[in-house]
Amino acid sequence: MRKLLLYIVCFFALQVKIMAQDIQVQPTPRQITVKGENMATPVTFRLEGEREANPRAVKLLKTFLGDRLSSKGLPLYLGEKGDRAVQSRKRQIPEQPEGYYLEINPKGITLAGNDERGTYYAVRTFMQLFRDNHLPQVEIRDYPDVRFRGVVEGFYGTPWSHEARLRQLRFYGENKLNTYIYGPKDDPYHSSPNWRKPYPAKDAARIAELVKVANENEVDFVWAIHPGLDIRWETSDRDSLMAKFEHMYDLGVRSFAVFFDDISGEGAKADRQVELLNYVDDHFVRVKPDVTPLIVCPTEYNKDWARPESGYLATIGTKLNPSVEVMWTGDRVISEITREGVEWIREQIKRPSYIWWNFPVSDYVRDHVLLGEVYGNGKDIAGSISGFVANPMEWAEASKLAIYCVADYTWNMQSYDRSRSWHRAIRAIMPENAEAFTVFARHNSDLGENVHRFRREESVEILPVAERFMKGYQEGRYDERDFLALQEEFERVAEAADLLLVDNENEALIEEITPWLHQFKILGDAGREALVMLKAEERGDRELFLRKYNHVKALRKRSYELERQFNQNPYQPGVKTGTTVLQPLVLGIFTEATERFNRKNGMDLPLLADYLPCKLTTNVPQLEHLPLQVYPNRVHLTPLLEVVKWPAGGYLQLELDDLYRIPGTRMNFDVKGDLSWGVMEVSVDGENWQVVTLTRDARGRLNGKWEDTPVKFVRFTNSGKDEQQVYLREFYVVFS
Ligand SMILES: CC1=[NH+][C@H]2[C@@H](O1)O[C@H](CO)[C@@H](O)[C@@H]2O
Ligand SMILES: [Ca+2]
Repeated sequence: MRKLLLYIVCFFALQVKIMAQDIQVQPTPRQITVKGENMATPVTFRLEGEREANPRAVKLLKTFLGDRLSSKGLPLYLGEKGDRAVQSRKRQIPEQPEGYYLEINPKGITLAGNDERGTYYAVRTFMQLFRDNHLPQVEIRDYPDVRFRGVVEGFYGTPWSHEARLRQLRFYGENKLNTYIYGPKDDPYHSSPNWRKPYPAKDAARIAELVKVANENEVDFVWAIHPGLDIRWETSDRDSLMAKFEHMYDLGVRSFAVFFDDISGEGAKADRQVELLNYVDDHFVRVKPDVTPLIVCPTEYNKDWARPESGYLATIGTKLNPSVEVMWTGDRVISEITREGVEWIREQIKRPSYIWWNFPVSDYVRDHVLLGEVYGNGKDIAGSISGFVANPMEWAEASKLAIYCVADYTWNMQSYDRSRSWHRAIRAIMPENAEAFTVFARHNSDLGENVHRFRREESVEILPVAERFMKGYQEGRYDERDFLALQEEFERVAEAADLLLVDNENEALIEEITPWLHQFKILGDAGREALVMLKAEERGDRELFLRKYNHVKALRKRSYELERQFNQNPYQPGVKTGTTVLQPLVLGIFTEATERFNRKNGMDLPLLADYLPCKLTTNVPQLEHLPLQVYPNRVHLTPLLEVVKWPAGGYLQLELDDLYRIPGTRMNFDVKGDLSWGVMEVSVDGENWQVVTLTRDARGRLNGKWEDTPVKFVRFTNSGKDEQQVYLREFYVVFS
């Protein structure tokens, strides 16, 4: 008998478990208990508690239920701990901030928050559980791991549009993100030169609207100021900053941040920064009744840059008011956040850090879109951080993929599943063309070579097939199944591009990624045609081979044209797709097939020009992995967004692939002062150097040229005796 009973209990528990699994709520709740079979959705609901409950939650629920609301019907109890309507469930409600208790059963529904935001989140979860014809009988106890969760619009590049921001705020409401930090580097009223000035009327009205929509979605709209480029440590600038905060307060802003990142000189002094921050904290943030804790992004915002001898972090830790939140990007500018890392910084700043996670931001790899999974951050860091905000791409809609996953991760780290979250994000953003968007996102996730050396997985599924196939092809025998699998993948690439280009379920997203979709189509076509080339070469079918050879070269030319036409920015212009696996695969197949064809037919068909006729060597740490942009007759160094610490004797050297004259070279270090420490030299052999005369133009740029004997090497050296802190705004060499 006991055995039978045991079976029954296990069977039922298994059923419950299975049913709980197929209940999908974003972000993943802490605890879902299924209490029975699904129940028919009542025709009407009687709302209890609307006078006392969080008005935003009431509004959201009433809008959602619409005409299902009536004085008769299944009772729905809504409210926070302490409100009469949810009194009977008081003990069930979690104590954590933003926690909630949700219960659905045939006797009634309870949506009870530990605080007002918790009630709002209970409504959001209820909305996800709701089906027209049935409701699950569940009990949910839920609360977030991380206190402040969301996005910091803190990238360089075109700031998000007003409409994009409104869509973002609604997206955060749906995904239980509670923080949006406004800090676009290229907004002149956030940073220099106009941080001291109030916004013009039109912009002010937009900020006010953003604050309103943020509130409706239970999102703290944090307005950040970035004064460090030209701040003077006098009361006049302190008063300017206070006045600007008052101006923003009048627009409805109740959360504030001060960013001291990416600056050098006067503005970077810790004790001055702390003095200002404590003043603002004492005379503004803490005197206002309804302003949340001040947030600061320090100048030493990652471990790589932290210099114990500077005492910067020690000053922050010991002198900055304890209530001020301190942001941190991790061990490096762009890095995965680890338990060890957050515990280290917690020691330094004597408080939990407020993570500024630099992903999916792409302002240092602007020719890529980063649509891959969110992974690599510890699941055991919640105890040492107070916040976790993601810095996104300038492509707002495309950034939602990663933001959705960050919402899931920061709400419930232990149950976070990077792949499940990513697939759900795609279905949430592109429900109709989820399959096509999955194909596209799989092959647009890595960054390629970049100055921060931050990489992401890409084309994970097809990679082993591609590697095995190329190895087999070069060794003279490959598995036909691999050939077919690659053919199938390139077909799906081409299909996905076309389906997404005409998709109209999310036009704002399609508009952002259209350049990449055009490149993706070319990639799919080139891949299929390269495989036809391969077979034609094997069969000795010259005519077909030459046709496909010409087609692939034409596709490559089209691709270069797109690179020149779209996304022309001064940093990484152009449009890259599939750079880590598919592009090299197409190039590899094309090259191998053409070389075989040339050998067998005694011909010399040129290969695809994809080489870099230039090599960079340097002893300046921050320039070590600087990618180069190479054009037919110019080499550009990728400009850097951060301050470059250029040590005395530090040099940067370009080695060309042949001897060239240098009709022009230009450098812009954004330095107002003396530049005599910089010397440019050229050489034929890398041993004997001749100095190039540099002239400084009206915009402070250094220009030079070398028309004498052609040279192979160009180098620029800090020949002074002091470290120089400069911006690498522009550095290119024209050769002919
Ligand atoms: C804290 C911080 N400030 C900079 C830095 O991180 O790098 C990001 C990525 O380049 C950039 O977007 C941001 O403005
Ligand atoms: Ca209340």
